[in-house]
Amino acid sequence: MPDLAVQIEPHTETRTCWKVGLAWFACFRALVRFLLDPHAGSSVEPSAPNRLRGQALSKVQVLYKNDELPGVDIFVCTADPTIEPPIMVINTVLSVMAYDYPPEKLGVYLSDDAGSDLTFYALLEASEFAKHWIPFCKKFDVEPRSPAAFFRSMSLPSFRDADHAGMFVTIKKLYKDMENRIENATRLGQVPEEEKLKHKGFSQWDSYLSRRDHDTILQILIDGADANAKDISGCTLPTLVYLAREKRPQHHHNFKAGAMNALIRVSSKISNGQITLNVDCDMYSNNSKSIREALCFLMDQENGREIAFVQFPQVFENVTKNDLYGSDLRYMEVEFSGMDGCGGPPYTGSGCFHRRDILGGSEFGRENNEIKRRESSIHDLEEKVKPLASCTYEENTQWGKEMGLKYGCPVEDIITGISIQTRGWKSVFFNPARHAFLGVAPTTLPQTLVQHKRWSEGDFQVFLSRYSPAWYAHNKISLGLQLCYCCYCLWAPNCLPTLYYSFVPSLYLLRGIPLFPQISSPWFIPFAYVVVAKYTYSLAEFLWCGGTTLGWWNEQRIWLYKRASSYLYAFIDTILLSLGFAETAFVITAKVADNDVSERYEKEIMEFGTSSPMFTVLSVLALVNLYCFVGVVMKEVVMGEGVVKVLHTMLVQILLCGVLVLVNLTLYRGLFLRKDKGKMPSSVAVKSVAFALFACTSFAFLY
Ligand SMILES: O=c1ccn([C@@H]2O[C@H](COP(=O)(O)OP(=O)(O)O[C@H]3O[C@H](CO)[C@@H](O)[C@H](O)[C@H]3O)[C@@H](O)[C@H]2O)c(=O)[nH]1
Ligand SMILES: [Mn+2]
Repeated sequence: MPDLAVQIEPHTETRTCWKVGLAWFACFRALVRFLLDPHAGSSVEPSAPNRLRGQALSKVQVLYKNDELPGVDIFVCTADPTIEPPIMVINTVLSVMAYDYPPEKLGVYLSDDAGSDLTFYALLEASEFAKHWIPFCKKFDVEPRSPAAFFRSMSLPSFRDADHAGMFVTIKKLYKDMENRIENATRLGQVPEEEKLKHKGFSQWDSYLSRRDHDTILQILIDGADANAKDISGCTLPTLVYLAREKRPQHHHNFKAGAMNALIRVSSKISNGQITLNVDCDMYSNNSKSIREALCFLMDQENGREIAFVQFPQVFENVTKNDLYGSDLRYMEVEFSGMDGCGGPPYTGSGCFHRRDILGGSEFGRENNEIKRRESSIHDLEEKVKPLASCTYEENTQWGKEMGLKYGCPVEDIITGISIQTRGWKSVFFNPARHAFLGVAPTTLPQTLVQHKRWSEGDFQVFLSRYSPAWYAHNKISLGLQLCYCCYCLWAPNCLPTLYYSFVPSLYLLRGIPLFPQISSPWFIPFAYVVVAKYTYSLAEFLWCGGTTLGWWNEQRIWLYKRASSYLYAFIDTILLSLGFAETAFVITAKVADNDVSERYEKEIMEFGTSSPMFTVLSVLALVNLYCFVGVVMKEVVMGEGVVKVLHTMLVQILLCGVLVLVNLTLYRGLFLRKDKGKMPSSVAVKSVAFALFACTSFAFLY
């Protein structure tokens, strides 16, 4: 078995030409394969570094016995008990505790950036429930292993035998009782006093002032190395740890990156698994075999030593049929498979397996493989480990710079991933037929736009950072991969051409000034070609990936909205940030919604609701195009020179303006026709009507 604890540096010599060629070829091949087989990306033997796939799977199962498998530490992050409800968090925790993997090799760590005793209470309940749940899962081969998801999927249960049926009823009752207790506490906003008396861990909240001001709270709820930590069938339980790192108002906590770095250090002293897995608290494990699958790459005897991380795609469970907000990230399936062929996909946070050595830096990686801690009691161990999660621990160290996840960027994952790849490591994108993780996508337009603002802002910062894929990465990663990264990293400045094309041609149309070649001109052909080819390809790709035509249309709308608002704000904020006028922020995406919001989401009715300034931009854009379109129809067609002449000279502009009007029908409805709570607020309507009128009249008459 390869000794994974030793820092393995793969070939870092500069890439020779043929390697670049090969990478390009691989990328091209991935594309061709994809064209030939729409599900190339989702089968077990797909495109790229893929000699590994399939054959490797059997290797781990055959070659490595359980006691030879590496330790795996799983990091679950949560940050707010209101928008990330404790019951959801522990379902994710339970799903990863129940992996089909030797439990003595598993450590599960929950980082709670809210330092909430409600989340702690829920985890405490989960640690008891796990004693029943894990043996149940293993005995009956349960999938998925998130209890909530499993019971949802078993609405019409079928059983093997009476024993199975009986156990099912018992375990369901246990779960429902636990769920009630947790949800009651969450509703009340506090843990019942009698529950608090039952566990000494709650005393750690005595000195708690607020979520931004408290000591480190660390509790080893299950110690896997303790002979008494057994489930009801007598098997060992995985280690389970609750951590709320120290927070002080005067210390920046660096969001998820800070949480992950604290987890890396704390876990290194408790279970010190050689492999780490990070999941967001909403991304439960949907496949109990995923660890073994990821290890097929990392432990592959031929190529495994080059691989730093294995990224699974982010798939969302709550996406509706026509995916109103384009949440499905379909591009991941195609584009990440292509990047896989160019050296590996980016690290995109949740659903990524890493070698600990690479994340933790050598100091923390090399230290020890074996858990050597039996000399001290659990309490002593906790006290010894706590300082690693303190605010001051990282002062004057390389943490957040050369060690761990990088700070200062709202997409800590992308920047950390590219820095790993520029050191010569490869990564793997693995998209098995059964999804490894399922999460929750935003259910309203404002949330979608805010999430994309964070992503595009972060990506643009990566572009401008010292790890820029354009400059720094040159000659360190393949050219193909460099270009792929740039596509994402330049999302934010993409707002400029988008805004230009959605305002200027329409305003000129109103004035009767053509901006594009006439139909009869040979220069019309390239424009027509680009438009037809691009949209035909994009529709075909969308349908191949399992989308619907209406879904594709919805994606065009959200494409426009993201570029005209999220990316614009991200672009401005990045510039302000680099001039020192702004601070990095991380707005956490809500994972729950009110009943009527959820109902509209199910019915695919667009949810506006708040008076976000982003909406003013979008409404002005929609209204300007409506005025221009109506204006040109009235002026030229009804009263003026007639349809044929106008179409001949200004077809492209009319089409562009017309499509913008069509794509915005949903928004006009939200502005003027809807009465429900999810409509566009009247203040936005008034403001945008005034702005749009002003823009059109001043352009039409004054300019
Ligand atoms: O101060 C913070 C803020 C966030 N989180 C956690 O970070 C995760 C991701 O946050 P979320 O609001 O769900 O953001 P998303 O945009 O859905 O997350 C995607 O994008 C992030 C980078 O922006 C990655 O870190 C995530 O893994 C990836 O799923 C969640 O589990 C949060 O609890 C923290 O632990 N501390
Ligand atoms: Mn999320």
